[in-house]
Amino acid sequence: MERSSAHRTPGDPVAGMALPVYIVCGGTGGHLAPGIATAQRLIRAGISVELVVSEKEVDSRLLESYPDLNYRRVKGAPFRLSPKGLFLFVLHNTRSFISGFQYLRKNPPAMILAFGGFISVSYVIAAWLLKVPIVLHEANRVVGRSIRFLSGMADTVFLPDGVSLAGIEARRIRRLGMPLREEVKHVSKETIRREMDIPHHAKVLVVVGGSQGAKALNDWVEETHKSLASDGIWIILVTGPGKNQMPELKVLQSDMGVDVEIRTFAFHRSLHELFSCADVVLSRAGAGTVAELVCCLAPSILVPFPYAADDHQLANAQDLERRGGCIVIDQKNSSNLYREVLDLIFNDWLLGRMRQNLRRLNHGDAAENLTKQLIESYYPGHLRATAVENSTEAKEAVNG
Ligand SMILES: CC(=O)N[C@H]1[C@@H](OP(=O)(O)OP(=O)(O)OC[C@H]2O[C@@H](n3ccc(=O)[nH]c3=O)[C@H](O)[C@@H]2O)O[C@H](CO)[C@@H](O)[C@@H]1O
Repeated sequence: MERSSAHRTPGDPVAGMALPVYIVCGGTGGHLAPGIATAQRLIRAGISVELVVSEKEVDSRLLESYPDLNYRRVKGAPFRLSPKGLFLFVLHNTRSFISGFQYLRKNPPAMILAFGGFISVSYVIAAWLLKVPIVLHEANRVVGRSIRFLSGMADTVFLPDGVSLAGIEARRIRRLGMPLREEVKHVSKETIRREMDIPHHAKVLVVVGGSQGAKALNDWVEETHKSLASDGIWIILVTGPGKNQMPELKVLQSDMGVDVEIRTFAFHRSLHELFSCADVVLSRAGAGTVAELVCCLAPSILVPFPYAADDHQLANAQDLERRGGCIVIDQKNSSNLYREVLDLIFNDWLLGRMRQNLRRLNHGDAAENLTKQLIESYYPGHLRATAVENSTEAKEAVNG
């Protein structure tokens, strides 16, 4: 990994202590989840980590499952062109820049790793001024504004295969997929359905709108669930915090007189279990969700968020569709959604082909790979040996 000569050797122990890594990753589940994933692996390798997250509810919800992780919250605001939006952007980001600068100067890390989003900006600029090495990670098929803006300050920018970033020397770009949290794994459908008390022969549709929910998908379920239930389709809906309109459990009868359940969650701690139990997932196309669908071998219908910056969700979804892992529907055509769901969920041959394609897309553990590269670059000498050794031992312990 590139490192500017002005930087000190970052992982060198100070008074016998290894410097920590700061991971700036809050604001959405799509930024926070890969931050947690990388933190899990670094901690396992004996390196201390502090996450920098936002004050948003979605960050709190996701972090509830990781009580042992250290994190500090910062206030931030996304860039908006309205006078109020611009005012809040400048106010909050200036404040978090000042507090970030003071904090980084007092507690220097070995390096700072940022996953993009508005809270990255203040901390990365502060790190750059203090000559702290900077590593950026972009998971979407179109590079986000923050990463584009900050990339000139970074030693290394990790991008998905085939995604380009203008104005950056090729030697500073590395290729990597989305780091997934340790527990995010494909679980056998039989096992998970037994645990969730869902009959093994039932057709199950899981609907999820990303970490903050999607009103359009929630409304679609509200309008369509009775027809889907008549067709014998179970629904598990994850609405997003504060967006639940449906009761937690609704039991209806199919046309064949069989009980069919519609289960609703505001937020779910183990989406990988829902993805593993689904016949079809209907979802937005955030980079994290797409990577988790691939990992869980879950065929999906993706309805990209139409207002995502530079239509990056459409690019994420189309990339998976080209590889035969999903079907993409434009939200403008959502009147076709019911028919598309029926056509896919009862087509066992196509579902099988999609699962085969998804299996082929599952290669390597991006979180392990990222951690290995960070350790090699920023924790030299004996510390690197210890870290890699710890990582191997811990992995062996996990794998039994
Ligand atoms: C509206 C918007 O701009 N969304 C962006 C945001 O998506 P968003 O925050 O929705 O993120 P993703 O779809 O990438 O990932 C969601 C993450 O949250 C987790 N999760 C979600 C719901 C839940 O109930 N429980 C839970 O744990 C998922 O397991 C996953 O790890 O960041 C992504 C990654 O940069 C972008 O691609 C998306 O375009």
